[in-house]
Amino acid sequence: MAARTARRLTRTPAPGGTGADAGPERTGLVARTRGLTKRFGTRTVLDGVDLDIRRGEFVALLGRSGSGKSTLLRVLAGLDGDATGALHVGGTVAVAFQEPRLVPWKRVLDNVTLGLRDPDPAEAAGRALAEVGLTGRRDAWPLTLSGGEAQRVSLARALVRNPDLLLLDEPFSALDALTRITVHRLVLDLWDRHRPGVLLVTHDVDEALLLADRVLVLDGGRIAHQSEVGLPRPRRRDHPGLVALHSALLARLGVTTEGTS
Ligand SMILES: Nc1ncnc2c1ncn2[C@@H]1O[C@H](COP(=O)(O)OP(=O)(O)OP(=O)(O)O)[C@@H](O)[C@H]1O
Repeated sequence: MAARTARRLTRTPAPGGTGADAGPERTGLVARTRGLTKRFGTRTVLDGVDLDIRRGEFVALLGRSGSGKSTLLRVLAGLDGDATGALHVGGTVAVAFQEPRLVPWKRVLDNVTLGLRDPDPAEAAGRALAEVGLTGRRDAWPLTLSGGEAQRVSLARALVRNPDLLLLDEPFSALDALTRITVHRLVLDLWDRHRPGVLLVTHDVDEALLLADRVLVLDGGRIAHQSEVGLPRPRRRDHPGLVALHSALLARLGVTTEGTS
């Protein structure tokens, strides 16, 4: 498991321990942070975040706008090294963002193989595109894709790296409602087949509850709350257990639903 932090790095115990002292690999963790802190100038955005994500676990991260969700994801992705505390990430990490970030002058297949170290990148990319249902669009230019197709290419690009940790930064928020349902199903299906640890940043409490095993709320620079969603998938929004969790999470986010319907 690689340790990434810039200053004042502390490391979790080396692999090989037991019980509470066990190293991350021994406990199936793909990411662990302890006391992760990130400042922008004098402003502390992350203030001692302790987070564990296990292989095969789907975690959603909620929080008010500006609470630091994307910042945390960027630090985990290694895109922002200027944080302090301890960070251990095991294996390969892949990220998909709200906007698909495809290279417009490269065809779909070449976008998926971009930077890929694989003996046969085209073959691996072809398989990933088949998994997201886009075999027929492999030679298309990004600008000719619909929003949903572009986001599926972005997922294929993440998937082809066979990630141990998949970081999703609001990848569904720009999609229309129907496409979003389709892409939700696709992501659950891909997750079920490949079993990476997933961290999904979202504003959408419903989305978090439909997809995740565990829903976290980031507030005041820390994980202020977490709910386990112990319900089988596919889940229905109107399941009484989800309705109760939904209200509890909205309350944690400072939203009252009284007087609305
Ligand atoms: N590069 C930067 N320089 C200065 N401040 C930044 C930078 N990036 C983020 N911030 C600040 O850090 C805070 C957290 O930003 P972040 O994007 O992580 O929040 P978020 O919870 O993802 O927000 P949203 O839900 O609105 O996307 C915000 O106040 C933001 O203005």
